[in-house]
Amino acid sequence: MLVRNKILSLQLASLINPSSSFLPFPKPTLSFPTRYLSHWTLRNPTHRHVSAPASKTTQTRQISDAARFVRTVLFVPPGVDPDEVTEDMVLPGSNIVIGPYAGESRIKEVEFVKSSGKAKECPKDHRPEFAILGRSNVGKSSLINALVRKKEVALTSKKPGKTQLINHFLVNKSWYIVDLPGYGFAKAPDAARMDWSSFTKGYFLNRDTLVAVLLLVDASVPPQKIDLDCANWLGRNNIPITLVFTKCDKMKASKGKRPDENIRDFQQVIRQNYKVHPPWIMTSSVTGLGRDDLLLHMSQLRNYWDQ
Ligand SMILES: Nc1nc2c(ncn2[C@@H]2O[C@H](COP(=O)(O)OP(=O)(O)OP(=O)(O)O)[C@@H](O)[C@H]2O)c(=O)[nH]1
Ligand SMILES: [Mg+2]
Repeated sequence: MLVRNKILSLQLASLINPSSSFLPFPKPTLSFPTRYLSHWTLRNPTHRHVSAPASKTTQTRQISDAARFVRTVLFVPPGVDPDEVTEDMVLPGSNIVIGPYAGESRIKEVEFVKSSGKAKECPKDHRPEFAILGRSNVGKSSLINALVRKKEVALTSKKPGKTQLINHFLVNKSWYIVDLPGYGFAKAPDAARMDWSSFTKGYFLNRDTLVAVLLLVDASVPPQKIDLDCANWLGRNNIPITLVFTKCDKMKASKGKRPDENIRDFQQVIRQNYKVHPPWIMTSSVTGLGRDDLLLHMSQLRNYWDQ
């Protein structure tokens, strides 16, 4: 639980971006909305209150309005003074500030370790892990393949419901990527449906080595209730998330909105439940957009967890 709390405090700052014209959000101004004044927590009275990570200097003086704003719209990691955040510290296509814990992020080797039917059966070697979660067909397996740059590591399929077990992949012999079954099998055959609530929820609630959940959200479609419900459930259960928007290459909006518009709509709904938004990043497994940046972000979460 200690570990979980430590990582939670890592997530205290974020939302709505900032810094580049590529991004769907305007630059923050120094006049900030008062609703952003509290720490990262769901707008739910039962949610445990968590304090923001503070450097020595910020502990001993009142933080400035600008710093407070930076804390609430950006993901400001430990070791970074919100007063000293500059534009070049924010990863492109994201709200993530890179701090001193970011380090070696290259994937040199990856091996499939095992598939588990229950949380109890997962590897017990206490290495840190990132779970890849999202709606069926959102691109979980494709993202894993893109991260590790191997087509065959995680199976991809046009058929929803392909991944039905908890799959552990060991990276650089030191940390895990975990491919999980998708939720929301709207088009899946009955045989592919499963009780996601008892199966995957058990994993989240019992896995002490979970550094963060990468919650994948398809940016090529409008916000889906099931994704918002999932983000809220994870938040209520103090499980740190990074929102990874997938399929951002689908920029041609023949029908509906563009990915950047869908992302903005998603964030607007999320903001109604989170006082401060979780870290988020735009990706594409087709073009490689966001790949290296996401790995760098994962390295800073992992290194902080490891220390
Ligand atoms: N254009 C585009 N297509 C993608 C991207 N990522 C995944 N896809 C496609 O989306 C489909 C589903 O991808 P998967 O990676 O198998 O999805 P999944 O989330 O692992 O699916 P389940 O295991 O069934 O839950 C495949 O046809 C992929 O080629 C992306 O970034 N861009
Ligand atoms: Mg899959």
